[in-house]
Amino acid sequence: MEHIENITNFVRLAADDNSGSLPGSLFIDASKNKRISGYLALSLSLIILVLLVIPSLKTSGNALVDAPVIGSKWPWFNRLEFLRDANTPIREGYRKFKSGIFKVIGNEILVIPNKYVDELRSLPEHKLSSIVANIDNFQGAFSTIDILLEGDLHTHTIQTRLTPKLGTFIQPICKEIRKSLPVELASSETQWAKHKAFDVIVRLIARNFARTAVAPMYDNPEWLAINVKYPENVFKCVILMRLVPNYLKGLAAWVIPWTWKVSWNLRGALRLVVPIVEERQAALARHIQDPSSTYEPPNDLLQWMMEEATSPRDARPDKLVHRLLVLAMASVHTTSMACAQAFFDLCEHPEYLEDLREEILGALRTDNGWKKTTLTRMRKLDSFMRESQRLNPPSLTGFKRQVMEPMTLSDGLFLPKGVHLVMPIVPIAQDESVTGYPLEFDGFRHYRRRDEPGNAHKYQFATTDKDNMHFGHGKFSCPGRFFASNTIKIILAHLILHYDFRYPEGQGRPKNVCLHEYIFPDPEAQVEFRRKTLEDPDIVAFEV
Ligand code: HEM
Repeated sequence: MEHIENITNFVRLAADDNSGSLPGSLFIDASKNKRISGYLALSLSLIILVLLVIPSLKTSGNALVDAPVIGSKWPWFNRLEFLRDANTPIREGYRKFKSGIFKVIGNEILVIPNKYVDELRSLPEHKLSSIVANIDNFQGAFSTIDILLEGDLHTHTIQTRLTPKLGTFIQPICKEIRKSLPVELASSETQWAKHKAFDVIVRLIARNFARTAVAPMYDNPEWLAINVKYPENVFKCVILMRLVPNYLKGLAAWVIPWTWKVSWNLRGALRLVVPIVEERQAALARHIQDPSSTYEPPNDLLQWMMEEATSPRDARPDKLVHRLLVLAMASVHTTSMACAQAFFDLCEHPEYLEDLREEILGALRTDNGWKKTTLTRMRKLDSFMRESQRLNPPSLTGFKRQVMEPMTLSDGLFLPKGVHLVMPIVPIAQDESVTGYPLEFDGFRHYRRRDEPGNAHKYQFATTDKDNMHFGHGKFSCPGRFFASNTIKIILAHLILHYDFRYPEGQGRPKNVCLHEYIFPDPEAQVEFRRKTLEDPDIVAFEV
């Protein structure tokens, strides 16, 4: 009540101040009052108009490319519409200009066809940048992703240290999943019980990533929570910030809570992990002083990045920890989304389960347990995952790039500096001329294609080509896709072997949640699980 009274007093005093001739009274000259309101309304309308018009007057980058625009040219309305439904303009543009170029959200996004991918995919970063485009997409400075501009230590480390060692991670991931599943699905041990499938999967994957990132922290609940929350907060920040015109973003960052949350997560990670970096640096220094002392460097992403860092800045403990979080952002939710989509497809198509179970058991029997080769033997499961991603991918557009030097493509298309381009990867993957009966879920279609002569190594979940760019394609394609593929296979295989699952009565495959070009599996969707009662003795033997 007190503050209402204060406001009333304030209004009264302000009126006193303005009324001039009638001090102490709220009843000021009505015509003057009307005039003031008129001026105020006019100024406000002018300000709004200027704010809306400025972005459409841009005279650089995409604005210099002559291409048809899908939707209205007013960026802000378009941005809002794109947030709600990006599918319609992207598909409409593809339908009308399949092998040509078009723009969406006014001048903001230039969509180009995949006929250019071969001449663009190997260009160096200083000519065509994936990092600058991704920082722009992820609202760099406001989501703390701009550390990527400082170098590619994290990508280099995944390529040179994680991927070659993937085989050694299979047993630890399996152990982790076997330990976590009964905890996550505790109520399903004896009877059918409902769980939010996405939540379960995110926690399994985050735990796995948290351990791969900093081995001694694998069961630290705070570190685990940061690995889940940081990517979520970054996405929320990105989704809102994208609506705000560039010149207002700095201001908006103060009022959008997720920009603060992202910073809190980062601070939390620094508090937890910087002391570990310092301990490791001290242990190495002791070993250099006394080479006879025992020194066993841990096997995790943090240690590898410490060893691979070539500049003092990259080697700084705070920078290393920040990069680990960016990796959590790149890996935890992307992998969880793909895994959840494939799992929803398994629930929707139980007719595949018997075949998949046979294949998984066959692979385990051949290898006498979980080995590096066991996962490559699961070709039907791999095909199922690829088909699931083809129909329910994480993003409508891909191959997001920023032109850093003006260039002319082979057919004469000129791309000035500053162009932000993407490719319409979903319409391409779902085009009849690329994939027969494109909207039908055919879980083993890629398996059958791989059986054709010369195709054994093509059409896998983690292989990219110009028609399948959900992991990008070329020089900057996702370096973590092999790790993601292994993790998803291990989780799905364990679910298939140990659980029965189904949608609750009357419920089918949940609808995706689409925001901007991003496509998320429904995080609220529930699935019923029940632990299988009859354990196959073979499986039990393989899982000691
Ligand atoms: C199903 C899961 C995943 C999907 C769908 C995915 C997708 C992508 C895509 C589309 C890109 C951009 C490629 C381009 O611009 O052409 C990318 C880049 C990247 N991804 Fe993944 N990713 C996944 C999992 C992972 C995992 C598990 C890791 C880490 C272990 C990872 C690390 C990265 C990194 C570091 C980059 C940046 C590469 C660069 O700029 O050179 N990703 N990912």
